[in-house]
Amino acid sequence: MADYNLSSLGQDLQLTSPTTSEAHVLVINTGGTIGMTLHDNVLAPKPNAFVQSLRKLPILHDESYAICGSDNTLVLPMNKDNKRIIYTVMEYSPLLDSSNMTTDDWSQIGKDIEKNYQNFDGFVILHGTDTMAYTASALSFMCEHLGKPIILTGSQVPIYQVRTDGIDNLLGALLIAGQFVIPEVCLYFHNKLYRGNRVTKVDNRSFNAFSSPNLAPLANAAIDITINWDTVLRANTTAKFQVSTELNSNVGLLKLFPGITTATVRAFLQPPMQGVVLETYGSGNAPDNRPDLLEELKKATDAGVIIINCTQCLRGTVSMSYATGKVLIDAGVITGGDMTSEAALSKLCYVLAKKELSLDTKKKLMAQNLRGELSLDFADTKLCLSDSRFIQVIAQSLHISCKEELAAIRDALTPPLACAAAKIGDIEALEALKEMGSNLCLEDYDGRTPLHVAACEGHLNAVNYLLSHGATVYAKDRYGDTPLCNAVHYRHRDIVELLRQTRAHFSQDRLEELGRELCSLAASGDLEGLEIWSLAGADLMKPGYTGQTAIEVVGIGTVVGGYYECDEYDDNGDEVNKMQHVWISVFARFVTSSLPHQLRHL
Ligand SMILES: NC(=O)C[C@H](N)C(=O)O
Repeated sequence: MADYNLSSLGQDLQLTSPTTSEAHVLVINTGGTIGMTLHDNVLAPKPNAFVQSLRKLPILHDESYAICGSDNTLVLPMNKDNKRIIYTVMEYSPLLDSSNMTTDDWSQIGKDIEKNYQNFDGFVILHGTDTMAYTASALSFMCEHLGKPIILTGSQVPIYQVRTDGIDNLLGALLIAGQFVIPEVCLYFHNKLYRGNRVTKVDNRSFNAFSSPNLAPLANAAIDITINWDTVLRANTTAKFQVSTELNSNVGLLKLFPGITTATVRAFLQPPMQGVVLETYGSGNAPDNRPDLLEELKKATDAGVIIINCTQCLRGTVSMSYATGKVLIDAGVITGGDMTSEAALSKLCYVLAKKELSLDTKKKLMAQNLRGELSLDFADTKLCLSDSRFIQVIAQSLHISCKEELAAIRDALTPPLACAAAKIGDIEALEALKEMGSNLCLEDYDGRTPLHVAACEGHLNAVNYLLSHGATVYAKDRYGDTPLCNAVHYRHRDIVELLRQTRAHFSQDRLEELGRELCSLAASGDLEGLEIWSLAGADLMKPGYTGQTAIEVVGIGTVVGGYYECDEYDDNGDEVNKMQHVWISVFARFVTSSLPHQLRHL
């Protein structure tokens, strides 16, 4: 179990140089081969050595770049897009071989992500490969309304050895977590980024240890990193990010084999068992000539045990093509479609822990696609790009015939079209673009997304629509501005409120600037401005470049023995009192929690 103290870390993390080309990633090191050394001829985790060894690797740390922060903060060399990825490593104690992990460790990782969510652009979890697919699956369910990338990685050979795959894996995970807003729990290994709840470990000798048999990778890292944006999930919600760290451990995994005895099945299904993944043959089949065995399954489902049918095959889905499959439905078993056993098991842990839900709702959730872990039937596929008359006409005039070129045209055309629709708050036009299969998160040539534009223009409905259709609040344009910065700048209070609901916040690389802006608003007595910045989550006690806070700049008060005393800085006493009154109300409303005790009573 981790005992890392984050309070010191949280402070230090804000101290990096304020340029718009920095991204901040938190690396949580849970253990695994990547940080192991040989003891008595076997590999075991080596504590307190990982960061020092990263420091010595120029590819993973650029000593010439000045960063402030904790001793565990490092920086990657500048990448092709002139971006610096600054990362802070939090090491768990003890470090674990992932075979030793339990659901408590999943909860701990979830808690640490939640605690630090605001301070980082992305998260990398270093983890052993043996149970990485389970942890990745579990985190994908636990992280509700996720808006930032969480990437698990590790290695097959320790980072301390010459032929390690750890450097490439860590570097790739950091680059993706720091550069792309992929709001999913992913697993990065051997140049591929996978959806975390779709993978399974398939090889313990090759560097290519994982497979995602039923879903193509989300990204490929070759000369360039290519993201398959059509597959990437979107939050599609205005709800706040939260981590559900309660997990139910009364779950099990039962693999059928020819001749399995009824006694084994009965023993397995005894209380306190509440959820079981039944690994069946082929397309979800079990012996239909074994009434004894089917009877045990039926008794358990009648007693409220949720049993999910997952295939033992690596690829394919559970379908009711055979009589041997249908008998399981009759026994109350729920079809698991193309879910991996790892995903189904951790989904049970997550769903069964939701005490407020009825058994029926829990069963329904298990059959539903919650985080992209399950392919639904494709019968109701939406109108796709090739159905769009507009794109077709353009494609014809450009003599475009293949699917890839068509997709490239769509991706080039839709950002400016969507931004234009957002500019006038035209939701119908946004809807039409969405229907064409367009991704409403794509950026224009200045890195601006439709959400930036709608936030600038104050179109609340358009902002709401975009947030409900996959737009990310964490997109940064070429100036480093997020939609929240834009809404604050143009003083659209309602939009700031809506964006804050989704947990949008100022990014770490703007904090220094923020202090300056607050001081200048204070200097000009712009209370409305201060109020909207505060509403957007700005800390009004943040000092500007002179080291003064907004309060000190305006020079209206000092705390003396428990009351607020006004300094006379104006000839007109009334003015000062009025000013003091407004200031007090602003500060009482927005900063009481961070003010000294005496001030809270004003
Ligand atoms: N490659 C690895 O990381 C395997 C190791 N036993 C672990 O899962 O922690």
